[in-house]
This record gives sequence, C-alpha cells and structure tokens, in this order.
Amino acid sequence: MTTTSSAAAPTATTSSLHLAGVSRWYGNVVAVNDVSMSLGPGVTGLLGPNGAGKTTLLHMMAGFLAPSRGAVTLDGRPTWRNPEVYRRLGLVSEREAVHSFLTAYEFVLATAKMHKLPDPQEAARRAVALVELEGAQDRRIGTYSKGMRQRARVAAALVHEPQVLLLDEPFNGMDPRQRLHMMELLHSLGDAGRTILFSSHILEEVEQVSGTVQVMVAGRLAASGDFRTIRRLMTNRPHVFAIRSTDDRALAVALMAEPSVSGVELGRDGLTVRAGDYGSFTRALPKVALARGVRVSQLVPEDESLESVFSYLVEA
Ligand SMILES: Nc1ncnc2c1ncn2[C@@H]1O[C@H](COP(=O)(O)OP(=O)(O)OP(=O)(O)O)[C@@H](O)[C@H]1O
Repeated sequence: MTTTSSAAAPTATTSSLHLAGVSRWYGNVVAVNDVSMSLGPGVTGLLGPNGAGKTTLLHMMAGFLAPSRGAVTLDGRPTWRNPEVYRRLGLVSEREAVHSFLTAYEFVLATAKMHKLPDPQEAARRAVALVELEGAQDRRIGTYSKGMRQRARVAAALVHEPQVLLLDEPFNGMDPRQRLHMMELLHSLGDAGRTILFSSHILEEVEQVSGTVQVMVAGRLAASGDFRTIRRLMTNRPHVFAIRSTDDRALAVALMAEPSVSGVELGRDGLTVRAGDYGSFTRALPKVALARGVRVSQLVPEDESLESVFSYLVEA
C-alpha cells in the first residue's frame, strides 16, 4: 500500500472550527446540549455511543443544520447557510446514498461540477488518486466493496480540496484491511495540515487514528483532549466484578478489609465486588486470595457497556 504524495503535500493555509455554546433540539429531544470546542489542523476523533448527538453536531459544523442556540464558525464566519464555508469544508455523511450506477470517476466528477471547479476533470482525477481508487475508477460503484464505496465518498468530499473534512462513522462496516487503508488516508490528510474530524462509537478505533478526542454522551461534551488522559479516566473509574472461588465467604470477608474495595455482596452464584478502580483491585485480589488459601475460578468485570463507561465520564 502506498501513500500518495498529493495527500502528504502541505496545504497553503489551515482552518479552525469553533463551536460556542451550541445546542440543537428536535421538539422535546435535546440532541446536542451546550457544546463548545475548537478544532484545528490534524485528526480529531468524535467519540460517543449511538444517539449521543454526533451526527447532529457534524451536520451543524458543516452548515447543513442550524443550531437552536449558539454558533458554529469556520475561521470566524458562521457555517450555517454560508456558501463560502461549503467551498472550504467537506462532509462524508453516514446516511448519504452513493449512486451505484455511476463509476467512481463519474460520481466525483459530478461533485466537482456542482462546485463549479475550473477544471472538474482534473480535480476528479486528483481526488480519485488521493483515495487510491484509480484502478477501479471506471467500474460502477455498485460493484465496489463497502470500503471502496466509502473511499469514493471521501474522494467526492475532497474534490474541491477543502481545509476541513468531517466524516460520520467512516469505518462502519469495513474489514480490517479497509479500515487500515482509511486510517492511513486520514493520517496523511491530517499531516498535510487539514482539519479532520471523524465520528465513531468504538474506543479502539479512535485510539488508533488520533491522539486528540472529543467525547460526547447524551448530547453533552463529556471530555476532550489527549486520548491517553481520557483513557486513564475511564480505567480509573469504579468497576463492578463478578467473582467465583473455592470459598466465596472467606474471600468476601477478606476483601471487605481491602482499601480498594468499596462493597461486597455474597450471592448464591458467587461474589459481586465493587472496586474503587480497576488497577489496584486486580493487583490486590490474587494476594488476598493467596493469603486465605482461596482459589479464584472466575473474575469478570460487569457493566462494561460503552454507555456505562461514557456515563462515568459525564458524572466525573
Ligand atoms: N431529525 C430528527 N428528528 C428528531 N430527533 C432526532 C432527529 N435527528 C436526531 N434526532 C435525535 O437526536 C439524538 C441524537 O441523534 P444523532 O443521530 O445526532 O446521534 P449520533 O451520536 O449520531 O447517533 P448514531 O450514531 O446512532 O447516529 C437522538 O436521540 C436522535 O433520536
């Protein structure tokens, strides 16, 4: 796999997006609640469980949807209904259909014409090359794999060489190889000075692509900044474990004296232990068990859904 030189070439100017107290509601549903953030060059992940408001936020950033309150600006200008902004921004939407009867080249060319670019053919060729689809550009999109189709959409979003690229769940449905390819593409676009924001509900996905992350939960910005710091916050949160052992009662008594343990429940099927944080408890447990001559046969963290991990961040 090669990285195209055009993707790595530094772009002349850079752009930054600012959100100031942005909210959006649909009737009684508050989809986005008072979100403020700034995005500059490089790749940022927008992480959050389904329904967190990521799509709504991206659409407001792109100027396709009006905020109910607050403002989204690109280099100081509001994005909502601003044709100047559309020329400098690209959106790869999750729900948008791709015309399967067109070839990738035709599809990207149509977008280039829509933008009224001076040389749409050349722009389409360049965008198709950027996503490495030249080999398949004359085949109908209907014959493409999911990953190729997604790259065709990225090419269309990039055809006018925008400074800002927003992608809604770009890795959805991709196999590992396609995923890697897309990650490399985002990296090279970010390295070239573009402002890239992609949404995802998968922690590991964001971890692999970007060091900077914005976390959304239930419409609110729950955390933002360096991925490692946020990851640490998540693993340091309280955990609940289901434990089975050769002597649950003896283990329960011993664990109650452990500083890392905040609660123990003895049930018919073993113990439920509430621990202050993951690391200290999982280090302490083997020592406690060994000292009492108890053998642990099962240690399962409970309540590990993404929603619960994210909810903790909101409460923190
Ligand atoms: N057009 C709409 N009308 C009414 N409610 C909406 C509309 N669009 C979104 N919502 C609601 O707003 C909330 C946020 O939705 P949004 O699609 O922005 O979240 P998301 O994080 O992108 O989730 P997903 O990944 O599932 O699309 C949800 O409760 C959703 O049902």
